[in-house]
Amino acid sequence: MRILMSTSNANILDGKALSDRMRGELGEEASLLTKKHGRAPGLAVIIVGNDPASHVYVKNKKLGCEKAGIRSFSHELPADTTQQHLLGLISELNHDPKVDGILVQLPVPAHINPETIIEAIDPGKDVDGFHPYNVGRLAARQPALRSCTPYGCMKLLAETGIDLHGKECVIVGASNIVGRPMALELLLAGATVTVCHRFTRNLQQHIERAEIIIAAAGKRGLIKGEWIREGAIVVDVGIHRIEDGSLTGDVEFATASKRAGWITPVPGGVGPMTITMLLANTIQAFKAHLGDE
Ligand SMILES: NC(=O)C1=CN([C@@H]2O[C@H](COP(=O)(O)OP(=O)(O)OC[C@H]3O[C@@H](n4cnc5c(N)ncnc54)[C@H](OP(=O)(O)O)[C@@H]3O)[C@@H](O)[C@H]2O)C=CC1
Ligand SMILES: Nc1nc(=O)c2c([nH]1)NC[C@@H]1CN(c3ccc(C(=O)N[C@@H](CCC(=O)O)C(=O)O)cc3)C=[N+]21
Ligand SMILES: [Mg+2]
Repeated sequence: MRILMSTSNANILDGKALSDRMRGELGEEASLLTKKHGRAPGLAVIIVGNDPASHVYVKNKKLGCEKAGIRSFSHELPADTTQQHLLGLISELNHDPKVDGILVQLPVPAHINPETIIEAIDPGKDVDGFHPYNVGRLAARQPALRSCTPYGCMKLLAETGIDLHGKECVIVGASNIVGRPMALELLLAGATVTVCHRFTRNLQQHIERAEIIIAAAGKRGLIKGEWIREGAIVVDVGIHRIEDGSLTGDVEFATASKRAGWITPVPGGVGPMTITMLLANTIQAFKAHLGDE
């Protein structure tokens, strides 16, 4: 029995499928709201510099918007754009009534301070959920606009039907955009949360007792399959482009999927959900701006 279980394959937590379903619903909502209010929800996307990977992400976001009936306004700025110029553009967009959401693609060039930029965005238009106001709202158990990647991970966890109360969750990674807001989401949902980072001693020991693992260290294959507790839920946020051009995550998928109860693939797991939650946040911000809630 034991052997049977340990050789069985995990259920795939399919972010692409959930994403397609949710985007269909969001598109219907956007279309109804557009008829009712005489304008479509609008998302402004700012990209500074010419990092090819960033341009691919931004293209996917714009495509996602179009398909869901959200207007997108793109601002492609040269790598030598000054911080002052960028702040000027954000101020304009903060006051533009056609714009419900503002996203500044990260990373920005080194001469621009990302914290200063994020803080300049009107928190009501901060559809990334990165502004300290929105992070604080989540910390205080009154979420407003929530960070897209952790929010998407919560939607994926809900798909498993599992009750999160009291679950032993281990997050690997403590960045402002993934690990930290993920910890706040899980805490809000009633889980017991451990956050591992660069100074964590014995990562393996933490992983081995986790019922839910969120891998977001940005280190390819950091989480070994043999560490996974039998039946655990594994959500892999990491994205790495490997030698043959394909994508892989922070978890050793082949071995982990033999032990996990559920596991997200890379690609087709968390990535598509991040964009879906951006669309959801833009519609949420639109409704708030129109007083339609
Ligand atoms: N699928 C999606 O939608 C998204 C995917 N990503 C991907 O997720 C990954 C993480 O992104 P992001 O949070 O921005 O990355 P960061 O590099 O900003 O943060 C990584 C975090 O992991 C910690 N860390 C690094 N090495 C280890 C280690 N060996 N053991 C434990 N902790 C470690 C770091 O610790 P410390 O703080 O001490 O430095 C840091 O807290 C990347 O692969 C990125 O490409 C990111 C955003 C969205
Ligand atoms: N202001 C800002 N907001 C972000 O949300 C943001 C950012 N900056 N900077 C970069 C990271 C990364 N990120 C991803 C989004 C979608 C996929 C995604 O759709 N991935 C697909 C694969 C896409 C491909 O084939 O390249 C998948 O995993 O299936 C991945 C990564 C958002 N980020
Ligand atoms: Mg980062």
